[in-house]
Amino acid sequence: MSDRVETSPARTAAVIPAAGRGVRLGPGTPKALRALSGTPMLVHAVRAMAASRAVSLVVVVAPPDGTAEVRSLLDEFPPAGDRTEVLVVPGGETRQQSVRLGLKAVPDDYGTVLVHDAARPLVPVDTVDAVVAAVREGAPAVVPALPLADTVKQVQPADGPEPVVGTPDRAVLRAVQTPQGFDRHTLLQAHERYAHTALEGEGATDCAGLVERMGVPVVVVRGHEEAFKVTRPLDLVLAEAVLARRRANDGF
Ligand SMILES: Nc1ccn([C@@H]2O[C@H](COP(=O)(O)OP(=O)(O)OP(=O)(O)O)[C@@H](O)[C@H]2O)c(=O)n1
Ligand SMILES: C[C@](O)(CO)[C@H](O)COP(=O)(O)O
Repeated sequence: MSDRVETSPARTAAVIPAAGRGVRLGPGTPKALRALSGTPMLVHAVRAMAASRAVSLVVVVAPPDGTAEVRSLLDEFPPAGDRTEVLVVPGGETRQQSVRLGLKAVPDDYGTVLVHDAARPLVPVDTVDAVVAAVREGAPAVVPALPLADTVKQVQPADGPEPVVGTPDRAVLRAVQTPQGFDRHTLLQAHERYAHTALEGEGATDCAGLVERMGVPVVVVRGHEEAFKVTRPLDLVLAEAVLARRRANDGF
């Protein structure tokens, strides 16, 4: 009898990299643990993944020195219902390394893996489901993204005024969000093949970037304005405003 585990594309896990410090947000608690309307950002992100009926496992990648704290936090604020198991593993130096460590904790029978930033706590469930559906329909890699509001310039980086070297056609550019969704085997292969790039400073800023390097097609589905990344202090103001609007809408 074979002990090979059957992989099912329908089994979907979400890896949440949450091991960053949040330098651009300013000094204080690690970003994923900062409160939004009294609840840690990471808890919002776990709930956002668990809101999808497709997701039955969430792997949280915690700051290496904060794994026990994150575990007890998630025990204190579990996702609603008992449909979703939550694991916590220690992260690495870069986002890419953290995702790779999280991916290792996903059991072999999960065929679909989402990777979602803890720093995007307010992504609506419809966006999560749209990504999962596209993977289940056969796309090996799916990213949610939005058209750009601003014109973009390519520059020669400098300390003073930076010379502009080009203006890409905005119509063909998209601002990429998470969760990004993958056929698990494709994502594992990409992270194993390019593990060294994270150490050598040539890592990718998103998982889809690694899949692209392998020559595997990546497709875009429409993202959502509320899936924005909390990066700078003003993003906290926007996040609180979105939560206040949701509370007001729930009141009606
Ligand atoms: N070593 C790292 C670095 C980042 N992340 C996670 O990757 C996501 C996106 O990263 P970003 O917004 O850049 O977060 P930080 O790295 O914390 O931000 P900063 O660059 O401002 O320090 C976040 O959920 C962050 O916790 C991670 O798990 N491990
Ligand atoms: C994955 C990501 O959120 C997609 O936009 C983004 O690339 C993360 O970048 P960061 O520099 O780690 O915030």
